[in-house]
Amino acid sequence: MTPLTRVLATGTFDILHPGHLYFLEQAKMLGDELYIIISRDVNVNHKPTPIVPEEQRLKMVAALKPVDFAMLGSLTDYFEPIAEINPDVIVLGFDQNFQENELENALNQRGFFPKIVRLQKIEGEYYSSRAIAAEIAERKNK
Ligand SMILES: Cc1cc2nc3c(=O)[nH]c(=O)nc-3n(C[C@H](O)[C@H](O)[C@H](O)COP(=O)(O)O)c2cc1C
Ligand SMILES: Nc1ncnc2c1ncn2[C@@H]1O[C@H](COP(=O)(O)OP(=O)(O)OP(=O)(O)O)[C@@H](O)[C@H]1O
Repeated sequence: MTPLTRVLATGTFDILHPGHLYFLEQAKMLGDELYIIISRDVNVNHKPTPIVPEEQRLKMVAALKPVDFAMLGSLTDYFEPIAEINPDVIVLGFDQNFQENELENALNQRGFFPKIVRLQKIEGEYYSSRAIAAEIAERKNK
């Protein structure tokens, strides 16, 4: 029997939109099982703190069709969930701030050899959590 290909995607997934769905659908097409690591609230330092708490972000992402398994990430060690999942493929979103070669080297040093795949962006009105939040704030002031 051929082993199943495990794909891992990560992200904050604060306010869900069709860009997230497209990201997850692209990821799922690269293998058989799609695993998701949800960023912990305290680790989201590259943009405003998520509006939706981590447990709720996890619940919503876990319910999406392409997703087979979703879990909260580690608070301290990003390689801990990777050891648990042991992915064959790790996807990076179009704007995820990781260099493919740096991530690959860091993984290789720890004994993990997944393929790293950078995914595409889909354009659409408010296909961004921050754009939705900004529009809500804007309308409140009108
Ligand atoms: C391979 C990998 C593993 C990650 N593991 C964790 C983790 O265990 N805990 C966590 O809080 N964030 C983790 N992250 C970070 C994010 O989930 C997320 O990709 C990053 O914060 C960028 O978020 P964005 O979706 O806002 O672009 C990981 C990212 C990558 C690429
Ligand atoms: N329009 C989109 N097209 C393709 N992928 C997307 C799109 N929007 C988000 N993603 C991907 O979904 C993953 C999780 O996204 P994230 O939680 O950062 O949402 P976001 O809408 O990009 O947030 P923000 O607007 O705060 O930057 C990331 O890897 C990101 O690249």
